[in-house]
Amino acid sequence: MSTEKNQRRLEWLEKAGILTEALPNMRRYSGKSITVKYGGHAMGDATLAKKFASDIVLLKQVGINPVVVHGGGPQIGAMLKKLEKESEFVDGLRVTDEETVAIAEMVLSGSLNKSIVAAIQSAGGNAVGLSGKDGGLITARKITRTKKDPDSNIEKVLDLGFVGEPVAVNPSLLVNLMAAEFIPVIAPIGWGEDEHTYNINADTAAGAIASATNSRRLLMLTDVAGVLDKEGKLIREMNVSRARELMEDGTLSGGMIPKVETCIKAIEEGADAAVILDGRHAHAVLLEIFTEMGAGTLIKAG
Ligand SMILES: Nc1ncnc2c1ncn2[C@@H]1O[C@H](COP(=O)(O)OP(=O)(O)O)[C@@H](O)[C@H]1O
Ligand SMILES: CC(=O)N[C@@H](CCC(=O)OP(=O)(O)O)C(=O)O
Repeated sequence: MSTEKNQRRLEWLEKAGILTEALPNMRRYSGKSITVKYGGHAMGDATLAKKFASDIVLLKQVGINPVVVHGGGPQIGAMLKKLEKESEFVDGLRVTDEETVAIAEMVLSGSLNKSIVAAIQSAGGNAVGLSGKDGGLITARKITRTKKDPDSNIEKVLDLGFVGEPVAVNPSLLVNLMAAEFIPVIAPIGWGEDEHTYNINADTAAGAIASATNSRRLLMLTDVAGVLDKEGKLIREMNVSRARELMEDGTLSGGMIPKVETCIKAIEEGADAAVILDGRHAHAVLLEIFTEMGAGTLIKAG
């Protein structure tokens, strides 16, 4: 056989190998929902955004029901900067006053949500953009945080303003949309019983949506390799107790805290696994669902 033919044969075999690996996972997740959290940092690159949209469409085409929950922290930050407004973070959560919540809602459920919807439409899918306010999807309530004052050692309650957490998710709208072959794209904005709009961390919103839709998997796309240990080395896999240790010993900080907290909760509520995924890799979602070549940190029960 010529070298060229031999080379082609090897390529076919490799492709067939990938397909054989993918088929059992297609069967395993067929008819099930998978929640994908698309982080604001991961959205930055236009080529990757197109690949993300085509991955989501492909999941739908093979009979899986993807639900996209998106962030937009950097995009809210850019808008606040334009308006010369500062914002402060506590444990990865943006302290949100009345004006900031209006800006967050405008950015998240406005142009950002529609740009993801449009990308999915262009990739051949049928997407519907929603915020937690639509169809009573996410009812939120105000949260507070406590911090120990280093001088007095006394716990102080910090008011984060209109930062909310989901208290109830009504999945009926999502169930109907998925049954009608739509792909829901959700902005992390909630409505409170106190009739206030709440800014919800997108990781937390994704976790609540994942459990309300009985998602088999929760994928969190971000712009780092995954969870890094104290030496900065990627942790490829860990169980819930190790994840808790890393949170307690300070290895995790900032935006990684709500991410890992959400993964732990999703697993405790029945998901097979949750993954913090490197969204800088092309087709990160497909590779994670269908092959053994996932890029990131897999968190499992235990
Ligand atoms: N141990 C850790 N491993 C990886 N990232 C970490 C860790 N601790 C803190 N981080 C921070 O968490 C960030 C990811 O969270 P975030 O900025 O909220 O991303 P996203 O916009 O994708 O939700 C990383 O960019 C990194 O700065
Ligand atoms: C309360 C809170 O922090 N809300 C977030 C909502 C967006 C978000 O979480 O976006 P990423 O996933 O891109 O970080 C914020 O205002 O930035």
